[in-house]
Amino acid sequence: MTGTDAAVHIRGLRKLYGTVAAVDGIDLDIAHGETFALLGPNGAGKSTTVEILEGYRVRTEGEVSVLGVDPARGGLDWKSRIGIVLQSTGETGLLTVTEILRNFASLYPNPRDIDEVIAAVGLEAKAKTRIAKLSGGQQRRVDVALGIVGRPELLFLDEPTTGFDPEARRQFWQLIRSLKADGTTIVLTTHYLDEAAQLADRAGVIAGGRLVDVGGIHEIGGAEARVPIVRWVDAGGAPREVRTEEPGLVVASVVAELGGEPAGLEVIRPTLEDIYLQLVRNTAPAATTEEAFA
Ligand SMILES: Nc1ncnc2c1ncn2[C@@H]1O[C@H](COP(=O)(O)OP(=O)(O)OP(=O)(O)O)[C@@H](O)[C@H]1O
Repeated sequence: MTGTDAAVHIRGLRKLYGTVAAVDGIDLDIAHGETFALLGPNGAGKSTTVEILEGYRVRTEGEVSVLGVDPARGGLDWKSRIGIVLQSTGETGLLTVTEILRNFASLYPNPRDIDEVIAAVGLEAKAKTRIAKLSGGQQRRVDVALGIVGRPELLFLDEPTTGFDPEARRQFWQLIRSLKADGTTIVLTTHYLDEAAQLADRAGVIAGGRLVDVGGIHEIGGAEARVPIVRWVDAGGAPREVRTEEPGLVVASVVAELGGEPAGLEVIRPTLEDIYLQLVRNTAPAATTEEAFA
């Protein structure tokens, strides 16, 4: 993928705050139509990177192109092709859900139908309610609705489901899948690794301002990190653990050896969260690692 055919193209990106490098040399391409998850502990540099891509923050160094345009020079035309769901929008809430969406929609050349957007985020029953009267999770759904009403080609989602109940998260995932099916490119930052595993095609892990791994969502961290683990307690009462590609065979041999059901038997397939934690522990500088597990 080259800079010209990528939806997002980043080379040598750095952002300094004083002498501190919040982003310290990132290279990344995101293809059109791809859903890309940016993962990393608190303070790793995710929001800084995304805000540079959105044109909200000025970079110190490097080359950045978003939908073929340098975000530092993106005009209204470019902005109308992008949807943004920030960590918190800070809408004060005198308007109703329908009113605020109508206002936002009027800013875009080809907006989505407002009623469809309200239905997509599951707020039909609250369409005429003022934002201030909505629960935190419902307000978050309004943020998501505002991000998609302009029919963006590229959607940035910064921790979109914080405050959602489990049912709302699943509804939101369905919405993202339908946006993806329509060809929308999505850049997602999230601390919910199950969310990244559900939605993303690829992921990048940022720690200490650097991209420490990038790859397919089912490949990141390498094959070794995904080898299943069999755990049981042996005849002497000692815990045992084997990493194996053939957990069934290991279980069968343990059963044969013990002459019956092994105590404490578990077969564990490392989740994206396990793999992510291992990656961040192995690569982050001490301060960032502490922050990650504080
Ligand atoms: N305006 C600022 N001035 C100075 N330092 C900043 C500023 N914004 C962010 N930083 C620092 O840059 C680093 C990266 O912050 P950033 O917000 O990009 O992290 P993040 O990965 O998005 O974290 P989180 O998961 O908590 O949202 C942090 O050390 C943070 O303290």
